[in-house]
Amino acid sequence: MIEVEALAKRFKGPGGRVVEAVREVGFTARDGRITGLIGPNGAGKTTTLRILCGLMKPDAGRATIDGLDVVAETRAAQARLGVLPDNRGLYPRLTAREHVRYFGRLHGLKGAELERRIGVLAERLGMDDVLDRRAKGFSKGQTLKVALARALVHEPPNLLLDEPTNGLDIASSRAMRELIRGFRDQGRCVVFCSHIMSEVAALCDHLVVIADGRVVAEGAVDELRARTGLQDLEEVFLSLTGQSLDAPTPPAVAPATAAS
Ligand SMILES: Nc1ncnc2c1ncn2[C@@H]1O[C@H](COP(=O)(O)OP(=O)(O)OP(=O)(O)O)[C@@H](O)[C@H]1O
Repeated sequence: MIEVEALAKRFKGPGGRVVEAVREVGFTARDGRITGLIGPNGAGKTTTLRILCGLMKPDAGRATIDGLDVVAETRAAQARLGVLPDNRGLYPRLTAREHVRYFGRLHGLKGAELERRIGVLAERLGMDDVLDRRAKGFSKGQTLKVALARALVHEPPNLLLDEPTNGLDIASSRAMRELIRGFRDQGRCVVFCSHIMSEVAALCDHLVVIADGRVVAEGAVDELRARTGLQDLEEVFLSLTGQSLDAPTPPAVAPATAAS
């Protein structure tokens, strides 16, 4: 379970300007549930995820992974967390196998048990064909599979998945959604970020909507529909985040000038 309380984080922006990336974010992501963290660009989602991963300290507030404080007990909290970051972050010179092995070792795995886990993940994720290829030149799908295997190698009970279908084709996106449901059905706590509302509606049991560094709404998809009186989740999202429901008018097209 992931618990976040009154998190805040500021950055110094260009010219010394202070950016309040996260002002007050609090939510609980329970086990056996897919929690969607959604919000417009710049809302503070990635900053929140970075704090949960132990990559960044909050200025205020607290976050725990299975009760372990991400600041005071970073290593122990990280041991219970698997992270698929938005930039995927593969090293071009390492093979897929070396990536997964390296992360396994960071988590204290070794020997036959580590190799067995790599084999199981390669088979489950369908990456046998790239296992011993260097990551340079991998397609988006291949990159994603390696990044996911790396996140799963230590069998973490909590998962943070940032845009897990970004760049995938239709069949691979479907397979990924099935995989994510499988994680939930195994009782894991899954936190999922996406800008694709159809995917959010199809996957998430619970939504946390962030705008301008604050949680502006929280609940099941149907609860948020009922609260806004809107059916379409894109419209629900725009309404909750205070964005316009009207499509912008396209600029007028200049009439073709007659040839002189
Ligand atoms: N290291 C940093 N230095 C300065 N400003 C930052 C830094 N990281 C994030 N920000 C700012 O904090 C705000 C929140 O950014 P964040 O990346 O958390 O948003 P997000 O919700 O993940 O957005 P997106 O959906 O576009 O990925 C933005 O205004 C961003 O420019």
